[in-house]
Amino acid sequence: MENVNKVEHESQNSLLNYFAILENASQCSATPLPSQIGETQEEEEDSSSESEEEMFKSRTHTVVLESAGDWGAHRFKDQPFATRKKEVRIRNYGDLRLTKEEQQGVLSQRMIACCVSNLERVPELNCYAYCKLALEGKGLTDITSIKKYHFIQYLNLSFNKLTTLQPLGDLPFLQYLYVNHNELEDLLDFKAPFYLTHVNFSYNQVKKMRDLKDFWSLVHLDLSFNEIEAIEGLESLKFLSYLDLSHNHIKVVENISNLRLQTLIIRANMIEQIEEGEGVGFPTLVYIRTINLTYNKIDSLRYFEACYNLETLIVAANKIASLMNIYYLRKLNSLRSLDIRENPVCCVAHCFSLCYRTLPHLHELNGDEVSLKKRVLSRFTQDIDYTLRARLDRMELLLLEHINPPVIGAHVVPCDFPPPPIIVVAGPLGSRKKDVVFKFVSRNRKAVLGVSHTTRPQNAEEIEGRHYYFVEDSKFDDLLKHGEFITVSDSYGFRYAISFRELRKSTTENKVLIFYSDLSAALMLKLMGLCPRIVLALPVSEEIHLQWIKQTYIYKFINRNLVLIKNCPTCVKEVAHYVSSEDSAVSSSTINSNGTASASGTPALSQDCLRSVSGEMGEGFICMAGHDDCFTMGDRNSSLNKHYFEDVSEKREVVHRTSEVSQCKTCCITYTDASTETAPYCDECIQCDTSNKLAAASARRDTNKSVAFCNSSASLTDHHHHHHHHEQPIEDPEHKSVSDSFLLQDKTSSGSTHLNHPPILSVLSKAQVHVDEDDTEKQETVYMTATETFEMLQQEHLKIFLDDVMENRTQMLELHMENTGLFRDVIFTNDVEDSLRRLKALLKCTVEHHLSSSVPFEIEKDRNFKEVIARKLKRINLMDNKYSCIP
Ligand SMILES: Nc1ncnc2c1ncn2[C@@H]1O[C@H](COP(=O)(O)OP(=O)(O)OP(=O)(O)O)[C@@H](O)[C@H]1O
Repeated sequence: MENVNKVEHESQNSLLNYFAILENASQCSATPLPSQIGETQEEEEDSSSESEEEMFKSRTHTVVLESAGDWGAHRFKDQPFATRKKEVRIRNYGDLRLTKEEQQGVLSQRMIACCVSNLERVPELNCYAYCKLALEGKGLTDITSIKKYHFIQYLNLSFNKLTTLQPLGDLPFLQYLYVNHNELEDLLDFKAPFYLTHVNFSYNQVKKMRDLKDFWSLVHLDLSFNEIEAIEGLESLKFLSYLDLSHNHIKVVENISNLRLQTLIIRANMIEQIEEGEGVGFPTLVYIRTINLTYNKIDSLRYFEACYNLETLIVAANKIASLMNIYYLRKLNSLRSLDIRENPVCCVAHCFSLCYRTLPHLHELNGDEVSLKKRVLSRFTQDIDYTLRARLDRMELLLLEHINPPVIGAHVVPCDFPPPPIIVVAGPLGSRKKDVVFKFVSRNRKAVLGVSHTTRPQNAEEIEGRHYYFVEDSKFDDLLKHGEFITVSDSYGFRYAISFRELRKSTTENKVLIFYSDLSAALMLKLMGLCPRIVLALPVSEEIHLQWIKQTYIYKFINRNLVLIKNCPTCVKEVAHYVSSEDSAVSSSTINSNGTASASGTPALSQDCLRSVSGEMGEGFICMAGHDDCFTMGDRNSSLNKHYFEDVSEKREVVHRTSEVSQCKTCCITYTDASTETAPYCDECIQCDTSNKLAAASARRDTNKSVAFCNSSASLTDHHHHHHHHEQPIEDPEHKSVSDSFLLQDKTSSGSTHLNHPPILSVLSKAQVHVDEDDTEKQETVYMTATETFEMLQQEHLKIFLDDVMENRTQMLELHMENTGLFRDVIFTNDVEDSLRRLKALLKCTVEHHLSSSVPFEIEKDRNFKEVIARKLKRINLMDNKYSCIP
């Protein structure tokens, strides 16, 4: 007991009581090791055993000596102060019976004695001292007694109840400080040690960061799980390389410029904004390798655009929505890992393939390895649909605009005249944009019409050189080969192009060029750097649009399906048979190529017939039997044909059924008056306004010995909206904007549209009906047969066509909704006056803008010109060329 008191007394008085005393360190011989400081109660209990002093001497001295290290040697270890060797203690903390005071959180020397380790030699004093003190989870509230442990370098006070760290001001050698999970409100509120490098201050209650200039030596600072609202006070921490501010209330990333940070973690805050500008923000963190901003509200990756050394970027669960953001990372050649999970951008189609393509150095995307296979596949994105293609184009345009100031670059087609001001009125087929544009040009002197080239045939009302330049396919190819065209695109089976020559129009006349085209041409102009102002033109509703298209294109469907019938028993029989069955579309009884009747399945013409029509006969004919000059499509003696000749009753029946029927030459309605010659029009049509107009078209068809089919227009209109044909006068019986090949292409293969009768369709739609004039009975059979069949086919074809146009319309509108600024304006062509007004406003703004910015184009002053030309010349060894000495 006396001994203990003496020790306590000495330990309080001597400043060196924390030294480990060695027997040969004579100047400190009176001072015990901290671990020697015994415990009173235990002492009493253990009084029978050997004295503590003896125990210490016998058990530990040599071991302690052996494990003593050099002062500060740990600094160079990966895990400083990691205790690998078994620590030698006289008392373990668990063996202590805590006094009341100790239980209330007051740190006592004997507690310290149980928790110190890492004995090291203090150079100046030629004695030994413990450098590590681990007091985690001891419920401490008062650590005043720590003051005496002057040489502590590593201090762990985590999981206690501390509210202040004042006593640590007396530990000048403190280097590692762990005070996480306490109740501290003040950040580092003690006199700064010489060289504090690591601080874990997480899970405390810090609201405000104070100026840490005295703690200049900090390298690693963890302030996560506090209540910090703003980043501040870090300016002087020039050695800070790790900063964790996760789970605080920070809104703006600021005041971190020019630090030597390598890792910055600010997870789960409320960050919406990151400081940017000259000399501030992320680009000034030239050593940064890892940034983690998971669970925040940032919506752009532009902040990281210039973090060239960045290796890992984690921005999961933010608000990054646009694919454009991926491009901001394209120059980060060190970026190996990117995590953009739980951002809206991940739902955008092709986001990942864009990452693979744009970020060639990426090894890991959203936690998954980026394999070579993924990269290769990303280059072959097949079947990109129209909307998506347009979106990608749009994105590319934006990107190009963003990264390329308007100078000569690889993507710009060389022109030796300044880019003209252009307005493109783009719209889906049949939107009557042409009408609006023509009216507009006639009323505005400042606008000049741009005329496109096309391979489509000229319509009756069209003028060469005004509506289009109508050229043959071969001529079009020729012009294309000679590089005359700036845009080329396909539309419904024909090709359209805008020529360079057309562009010059505006420069010579000093006017704004106005084109009408589809969207692809407009986008192409944009891509070429011509900056056209694109206007979307369409009728206000789908109903109107459908009505217009039907009015314009219905004859296309009527005229197209004319079939020449000549002396072929097989075909007539089959067609007749096909239509005479009750539900021909689904379960008609058909005759197969082997001549036997099949009771169900898809109706089909015989293989012979198909082959003849589509191949051998060239144009394609369906022939009737009974004449010597019959085209032999099948062998007349074949079982099929024999079957036909034998089965007269069936033939009669068909003839009989149709012989009472006649049809109006105008509206094609079938009526039961046999005298078609004398009365070519039905009663209705005779009075009808449109009859005269239509008579011409009808006559034209008749001269071809063709057949117009019964009730076609009426049934076609019924297809969508049950209007009577008279409500929709057929406007242009020969509108040619849609090619036959487009209409006839087998859309079933694309999977989008399904036809019920593909075989018949492919036969009949290629053929022409010609009637053997002598054989009226057969003639009528065929009329009727073909009439009904075609009606069905027309409906299907029309449906496909209408669906296609409507889809195109929807896509354009979607594009408009999703890409603000793609279209300068939208005009509804059914309101012509309003459309004209809007175009006029745009014209005015275009003229003004062009006047203000029309600096004469001096190619040689272009800042990239010299470099580009020089590089090209160098490649072809022509450095002596005159361009090489451009000033
Ligand atoms: N220069 C061009 N480049 C690409 N496509 C074009 C061009 N000019 C016209 N087109 C497209 O070709 C298709 C046929 O045009 P056309 O003028 O023959 O008929 P339309 O669309 O019915 O006319 P409107 O819209 O005036 O009713 C349209 O889809 C149109 O957008």
